[in-house]
Amino acid sequence: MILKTIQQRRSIFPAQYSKEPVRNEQIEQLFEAANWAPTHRKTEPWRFYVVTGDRLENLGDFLAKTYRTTTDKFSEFKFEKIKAKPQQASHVIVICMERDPKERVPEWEEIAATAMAVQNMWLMATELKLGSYWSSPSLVEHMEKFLPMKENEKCLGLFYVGNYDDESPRGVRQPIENKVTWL
Ligand SMILES: Cc1cc2nc3c(=O)[nH]c(=O)nc-3n(C[C@H](O)[C@H](O)[C@H](O)COP(=O)(O)O)c2cc1C
Repeated sequence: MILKTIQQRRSIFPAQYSKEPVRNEQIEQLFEAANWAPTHRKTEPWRFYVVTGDRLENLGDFLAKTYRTTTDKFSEFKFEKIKAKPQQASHVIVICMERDPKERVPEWEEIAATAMAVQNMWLMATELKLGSYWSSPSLVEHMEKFLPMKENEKCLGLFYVGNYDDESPRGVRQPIENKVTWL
């Protein structure tokens, strides 16, 4: 049942992943799911860059260096944490949105469609019993220095993926009744 998968989907963080790499075919399954997100005027704005293997160390170095040069409150502890994190994952999928060149829909709709693509990936990861989560540090504003991004692309975060051997932790939500008004 889809509701069960939706309820079991959790943010599982890189420190919780096992060392076993995720197979690239599984990552491709995530993308297949992502690609079926709804999209106004069929702009299909989601773009993904896959970082894995040796490149994970490069990503950690880049993020840590960017942190050092952009923060006004430097902490050595945080620097080391940022640097080490990508290598705790099997794959890091950089989430980008490519703006329709003709701007036929508002930007928020392109971001919404990309977020729906990410939700599809996240649900697929849940079914495949992979750990994953969407991380959105402000550092991603600088990703064009790390990736061959186009000018009309915007980075919306990093989707960390790894094998996770434990049960999905229980989630917590406020009751839906508090958020719905029937007229
Ligand atoms: C757009 C978006 C950005 C997020 N960015 C972060 C983040 O930067 N750091 C973080 O710890 N979690 C981040 N999360 C994950 C949320 O913290 C998480 O979804 C929330 O705590 C609910 O937990 P659950 O995903 O296990 O249900 C993000 C989630 C979304 C949808």
